[in-house]
Amino acid sequence: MVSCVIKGELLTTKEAQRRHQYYDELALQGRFSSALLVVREHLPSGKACLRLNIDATRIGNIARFVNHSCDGGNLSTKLVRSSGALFPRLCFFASKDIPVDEELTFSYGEIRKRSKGLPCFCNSPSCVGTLPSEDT
Ligand SMILES: C[S@@+](CC[C@H](N)C(=O)[O-])C[C@H]1O[C@@H](n2cnc3c(N)ncnc32)[C@H](O)[C@@H]1O
Repeated sequence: MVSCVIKGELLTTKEAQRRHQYYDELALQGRFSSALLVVREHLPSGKACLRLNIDATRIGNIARFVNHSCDGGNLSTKLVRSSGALFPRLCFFASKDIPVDEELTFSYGEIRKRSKGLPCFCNSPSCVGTLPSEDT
């Protein structure tokens, strides 16, 4: 079973929005790969109750290299709480048996609000052509 904590800078939402815009501009110019993740936790009612903005673009760990796959990939994410910790940690777990040498991937999310999103190259049969993104 793969398990790995996603590490990065914890940002305010305002700073995450600023960086999102900046990273998108750089990405559209080509050859820039950001790793800014917005994690939302929802109540059973569907209402969002927690938002974490984790930016592993400049400071992070190996988890920042996991790419997106439109078919959901072979990893799932879970928020893990430890006693005494202020925030939960986002962890990867294997969602199936993963053969040696298979790329590790997960779904960055379902939201595709921008008409001109970045192109997706996941090559899965269910690929929709653009990476998940949103105006956060
Ligand atoms: C968390 S990083 C993943 C690691 C990144 N590929 C790298 O080499 O640094 C996220 C960035 O990788 C790229 N990326 C991830 N999955 C992709 C996909 N399926 N198609 C195209 N680009 C992808 C995008 O630039 C995205 O902003």
